[in-house]
Formats: sequence, C-alpha cells, structure tokens
Amino acid sequence: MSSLRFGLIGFGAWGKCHANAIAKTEGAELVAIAARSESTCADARTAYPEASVTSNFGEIVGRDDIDVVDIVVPSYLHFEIASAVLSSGKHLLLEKPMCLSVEHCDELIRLAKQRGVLLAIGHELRLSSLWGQVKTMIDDGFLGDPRYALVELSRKPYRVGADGWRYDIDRVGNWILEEPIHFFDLARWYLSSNGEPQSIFASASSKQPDHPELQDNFSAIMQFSGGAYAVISQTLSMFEHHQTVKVTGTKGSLWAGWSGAMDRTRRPDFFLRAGSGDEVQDIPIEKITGEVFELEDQMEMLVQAARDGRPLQTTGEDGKWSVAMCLAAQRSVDRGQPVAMSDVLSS
Ligand SMILES: NC(=O)C1=CN([C@@H]2O[C@H](COP(=O)(O)OP(=O)(O)OC[C@H]3O[C@@H](n4cnc5c(N)ncnc54)[C@H](OP(=O)(O)O)[C@@H]3O)[C@@H](O)[C@H]2O)C=CC1
Ligand SMILES: O=C1CO[C@H](CO)[C@@H](O)[C@@H]1O
Repeated sequence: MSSLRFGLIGFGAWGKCHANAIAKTEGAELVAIAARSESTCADARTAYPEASVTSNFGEIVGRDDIDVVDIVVPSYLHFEIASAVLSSGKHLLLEKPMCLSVEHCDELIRLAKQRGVLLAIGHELRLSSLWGQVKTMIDDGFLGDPRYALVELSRKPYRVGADGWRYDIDRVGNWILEEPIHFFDLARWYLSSNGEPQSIFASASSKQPDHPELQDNFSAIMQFSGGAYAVISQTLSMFEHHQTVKVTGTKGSLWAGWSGAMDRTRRPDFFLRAGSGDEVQDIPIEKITGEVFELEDQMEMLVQAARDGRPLQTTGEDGKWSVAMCLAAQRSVDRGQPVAMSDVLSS
C-alpha cells in the first residue's frame, strides 16, 4: 500500500520533532517542509534532502500530491494556515492551541466537515500510556464515581520561540493556551462522566514586573455539572519538568507522576499508584511515555484514520473545548470572578 504523503509547515523546536516522528512512522512519508526564514529552510534541506523545502506555505497547500498537512507554527498563525489547508481538501494535524478564539475553532470544524477531511489537534497526552491508563481505570470503575482531579505541572520557563512569539501576548494569545491547555483537556477527559465543565475560577501571577500579562504561576478550579471539580495548577518558576495527576472518586484513588530533565526527554521517570481503602498497588506502565513518544503515536493515529477510517483520539471538538476553557480561565483571572463556560462558548 502506498504511503500517506505529509507536508509539514513549521520547522522550529517542536516542528523538528514532528518531522522526526513522521519520518519514523510506517505508512507515512515526509515530502515537503515550509518554514519562514532562509536559515531554517536551509536546516530542513540538510536534515531531509528528499523533501522539497519552501518559505511559502502556499506551495504545500497548492500541491495535489499531498494527503496530510501538519501545522506546527506560532499559535497566532494557526487559523490562517489551517483554513487554507482545509479549504484545499487535505487532512490536517494542527498543533494546540487549535486557534486563539472559539469562533475560529468553529470555522475550522465547519470547513473540515464541509470538505470531508480529518481534523486532528495536538493534544498528544490523550495517547500516553500513563495518562491513558488513568483514563482506562476511571472508565473501568476503579474510582467509583470520579469526584475530584488535580493536574499540576512545575517546570522551567517556556522557550522564547522563533522571533520571540511566545513572549508576545498578541502572538501567543495567553500563557494558559500554551501548556495548561493540555491539563484542561486531561481533566475534562477524566471527569467526562460528570458532564461538561460549567464554570472556571482562576488566579495567576507574574514574576516579570515589565510583563504582568505573561503569567508564570496559574491555578484554576473547574466545576462540572455532575458535581465533581478539577484543579489545574502550573508554575514556570521551577526547575526541570514534573507533572502530577491525582484523581479520586467514591471508591478509590489514583496518583500518577511524570518527571524529566525537560518536557522532551527520552529518559523520563514515571509511575502510577492506585488506592482502594488501605490497599495501595503500583500499576505497571509497560510503554515508555512522554510528548516525543506520543507524537509518534499521533502520526500513526493519522495514518490509521486516513487509511482505515479508525477514529481520531484528538478531535477538533476537543480542541475547541480546550481553547474555550483557557479563554474562560484567562477571563476569570482578569475579572477576579468565576466565568461560565456558556458565556465563552457563545461569545
Ligand atoms: N503539543 C505540544 O506538546 C506542543 C505544541 N507546541 C505548539 O507548536 C507550535 C510551534 O511551537 P514551536 O515549535 O515551539 O515554535 P518555534 O518558534 O520553535 O517554531 C515555529 C516555526 O514556525 C515557522 N514559521 C513561522 N511563520 C511561518 C510561516 N508563515 N510559514 C511557515 N513557517 C512559519 C518558523 O520558521 P523560522 O524558524 O524560519 O522562523 C519556525 O520554524 C505552537 O503553536 C506551540 O503551541 C509546541 C510545543 C509542544
Ligand atoms: O507541551 C508543551 C511544552 O512546552 C511548550 C512551551 O515551551 C508548549 O508550547 C507546549 O504545549
């Protein structure tokens, strides 16, 4: 069977990891790469001599021998490039945050439906053996009724990004859309038996006096219709990368952790422990986990969805919910009050 032909737009810190993941995936072929600057285009030519490289992403969009486009550019460019790709009738893998507004997310979902193509969003934690095992145990009833989730990350500061986009509020949107977006997605996934999130109350602080809008410390409480709630908390003022998840229910509890020198390490430490009354067990996680590994699984997911019609695990609808939760959280930080999800989803 012939390979699915991928075009990659963006070849920065994370785009290079995408290129590597596509190249490793059976049934996928990296045929074209676009970046902005000549120097990044030159890097791409050296690393992937068999791919065509361009500084005009429109050339990839305009080709009719490309099946899937993978977009890994600064977040403020997601909507413009994604709508061009979907309009051209190609499948799309779009990095998180899907877009910087709910309206733009809706428009991409509409376009994907209209053109009958796949739209997957880079919420790769859903493909993790560790975070996925937590979900499996919740769905299998280990906790009884889930009542509470904590998703917490302590890490070193964000990378600046090409041309400084990640430290420019107009181009990044806000910092909740950068990394806490993954944790909102996880919490919504874990507590899905409680219905959708109803409201979010959040606080944040900055350690940068000249940039109060870039908030290094962030915490939120999200309330679900079924009565459960989740706490999302992150600091960028730590060292290394340490993530914790705790979920409790009417019968049991789960505690999972992942640590590495950085988010992209290939040598992480991770664990899952499960409690039921006084009995505590270590749950083995056979498959190594971390964002670089899940990225490879994400490429495989696309190949299988495009070829065999298997369902996507990271959909446009989920991408939209994740953006909406982050926008609600930022509005709550700014106003000092809880924000109803219905206000954000309808505005
Ligand atoms: N799911 C996840 O876990 C992660 C998701 N992300 C997301 O991925 C995206 C990219 O992040 P990251 O790689 O860290 O950012 P970088 O700044 O490192 O890279 C951005 C890349 O986009 C390229 N680019 C900019 N404008 C254009 C354009 N008009 N056409 C083609 N290429 C362009 C840049 O080119 P040049 O180099 O020439 O400037 C650069 O190669 C962001 O949306 C981020 O939120 C990031 C990390 C992890
Ligand atoms: O998961 C992630 C790792 O950190 C990056 C920032 O440096 C984020 O963009 C990203 O979502």
